[in-house]
Amino acid sequence: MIYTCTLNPSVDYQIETKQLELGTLNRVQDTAFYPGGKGINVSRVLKNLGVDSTALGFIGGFTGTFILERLNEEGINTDFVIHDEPTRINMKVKTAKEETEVNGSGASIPKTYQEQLIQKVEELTADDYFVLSGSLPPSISFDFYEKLSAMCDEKGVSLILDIPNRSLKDLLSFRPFLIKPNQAELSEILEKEINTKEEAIKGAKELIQFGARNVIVSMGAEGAIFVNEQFTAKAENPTGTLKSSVGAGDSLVGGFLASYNKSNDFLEAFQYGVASGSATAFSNDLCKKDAVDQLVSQVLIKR
Ligand SMILES: Nc1ncnc2c1ncn2[C@@H]1O[C@H](COP(=O)(O)OP(=O)(O)OP(=O)(O)O)[C@@H](O)[C@H]1O
Ligand SMILES: O=P(O)(O)OC[C@@]1(O)O[C@H](CO)[C@@H](O)[C@@H]1O
Repeated sequence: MIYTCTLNPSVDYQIETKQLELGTLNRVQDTAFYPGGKGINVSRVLKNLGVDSTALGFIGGFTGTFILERLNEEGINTDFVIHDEPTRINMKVKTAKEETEVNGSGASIPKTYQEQLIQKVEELTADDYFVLSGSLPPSISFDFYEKLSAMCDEKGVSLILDIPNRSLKDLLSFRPFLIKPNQAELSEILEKEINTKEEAIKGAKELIQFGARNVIVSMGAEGAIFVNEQFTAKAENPTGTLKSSVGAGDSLVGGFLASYNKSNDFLEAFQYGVASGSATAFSNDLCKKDAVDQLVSQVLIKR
């Protein structure tokens, strides 16, 4: 079974407006609410691609109820720890020119609830994948990532890490099956500029030396690279019209896992993951299977 874990979920409030001007009243053209947070997005993408998963993490309040109801409607298994404070709301503003995001910091999670999540992860076995994605809420420290990663390592659970944290390097000794920093995150982790695919490949190889088993660096409109001990590959995106890139990285992870689960083939999974990322960038919500299947042959992979 694939488990996703979102420690800091969100309701994503997506706004489309002609322009966004600070210090004045802006009226919007279009709005939508989505259950958000990186692990939750991975579960939603997996479901869209026909693969079941269970979404774990913390949710609470009226926003938590919204997330739970939407995931239930979509037929996604959930096993959240439910707390009292409302889950945060993240604003995603799209104008004709650019995308702007305003993410909340997150709810406060008491220690007893943190312990309840640990108990759920205790149940995982070596047949499972555990996708630990997204930021930490303010009341939880980096040790929590360490604790969950160590548990996966001990039990032989395949750990996938997509955390926007410069200390990701400190988790690589737990031998994650896959990590997926984006270009900016890779720069931060390695404390050097990453501008090209060649530089990203070099950087990813350093992360393999630290213990990561497979590394994908997502590079937005420029595509992505894949590195493991056996080979490296570059991917170019298919062409299309950008609608909203929110969740494109999570879609890459979801698409990769959906394909790898069936084929055990890294290159095929990488190609399908990139097609999923692009299909999300070309739609308002997360990618749907038809769109991914249409794009996959247009993703150019070079080993
Ligand atoms: N403008 C775009 N056109 C085509 N494909 C895109 C575009 N933006 C993203 N993608 C695809 O989606 C993948 C992931 O995107 P990106 O690198 O922006 O992830 P991210 O920064 O982790 O995003 P998020 O945090 O919103 O999930 C890219 O590697 C690419 O394949
Ligand atoms: O604040 P974090 O946890 O880093 O990211 C949260 C978030 O921006 O990531 C997802 C897209 O990847 C959105 O659904 C969500 O709002």
